[in-house]
Amino acid sequence: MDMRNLRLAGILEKAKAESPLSHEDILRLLETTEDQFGCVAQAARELREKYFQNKIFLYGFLYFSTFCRNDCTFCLYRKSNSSYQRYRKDRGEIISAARELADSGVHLLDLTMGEDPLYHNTPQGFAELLQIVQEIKRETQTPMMLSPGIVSQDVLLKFKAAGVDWYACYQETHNRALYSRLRIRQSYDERMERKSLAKAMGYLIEEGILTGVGDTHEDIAASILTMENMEAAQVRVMSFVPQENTPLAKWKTGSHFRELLIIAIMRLVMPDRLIPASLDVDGLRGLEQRLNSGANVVTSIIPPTAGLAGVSQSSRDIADGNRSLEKIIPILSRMHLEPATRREYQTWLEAQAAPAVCLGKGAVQCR
Ligand SMILES: C[S@@+](CC[C@H](N)C(=O)[O-])C[C@H]1O[C@@H](n2cnc3c(N)ncnc32)[C@H](O)[C@@H]1O
Ligand SMILES: C[C@H](CCN)[C@@H](N)C(=O)O
Ligand code: SF4
Repeated sequence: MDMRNLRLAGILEKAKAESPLSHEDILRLLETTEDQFGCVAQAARELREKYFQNKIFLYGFLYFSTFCRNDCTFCLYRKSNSSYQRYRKDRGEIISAARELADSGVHLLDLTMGEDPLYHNTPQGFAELLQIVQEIKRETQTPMMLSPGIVSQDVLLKFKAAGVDWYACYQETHNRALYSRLRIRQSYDERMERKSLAKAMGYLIEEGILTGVGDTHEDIAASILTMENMEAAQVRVMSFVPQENTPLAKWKTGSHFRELLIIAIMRLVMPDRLIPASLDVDGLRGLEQRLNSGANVVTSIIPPTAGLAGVSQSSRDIADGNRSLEKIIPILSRMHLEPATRREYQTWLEAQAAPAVCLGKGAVQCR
């Protein structure tokens, strides 16, 4: 076995023994070629099994407003994209889609929006959304994630009190220069601070990065170690998918192998975290390879007839029902995987819940 493979084998043994991987170990793992990937993915699956057995969590995705005040260069829904036909679902549509997803058997409802000025710039905006969240919680008794972009401390406190479990707010990259080319005119520090504030309130945090968007191995290694240190309970990577009528429309992207490799490395570095296999990059046909890489959450499950969009694939596999449990579960079974029970997900959630730090000003609950 040549030196490169010897080094790789050593790192995988270290990961399987759950010894911390160094920055250099992660850089070496990022050099893994497709023909070497089998042993890396195998090690990742072994660690997933150690923490989650063969159980997979399933997340419903409800993108209820595609209006946004921001101009992220990678995003279809950026405010300057006047060619995209935006939508804003009303109370009834949001609640019925949430009910449909919950009835289909998902473990969590991920309520996502652009930074819609109607919500962000008017106090009644979030008050209305809070009532919707409270009704969904009452009706479905399903755990919830909120992906609203940057919201105030007051909004975070109110939604936590309403029973929202997660706050998702992806940094995309922890390289400040690259960040400023992606999330233009958005503060890097504010985005990081809002996540730690939410965590202090007792939210579970999801952190996410993009790959194939100008990131280097150094950038990815830095992000993985940052995600480990910030103790994000869920960590994701998505391949960048260029969008028409955006500044990065003509960006040259490669194969999505790098996403698979990063999923596996995240599992080796953070074996106990939730790691998504998003349907939103390669649709249903990309699910198996992401699960084979060590992911344990299927995300971006969207009901076919609710008129809801995806993010990086705004329409792929939605109307034909491919992003639904009846199509997902046979793939899991083929892989000797199975959906967790709702009780198993709830038990996992409760085992994570950190006590909220008293933030004064009527904090959520100070234990
Ligand atoms: C969840 S959605 C919208 C939520 C909220 N507006 C925000 O920006 O946090 C935003 C995320 O989707 C992902 N995303 C958006 N456009 C994408 C694209 N073209 N390719 C891959 N991922 C994309 C990015 O990681 C981004 O943080
Ligand atoms: C990026 C979205 C999630 C936002 N919290 C969704 N399309 C997904 O892939 O899970
Ligand atoms: S990623 Fe979010 S904040 Fe950025 S343009 Fe898209 S919807 Fe708006």
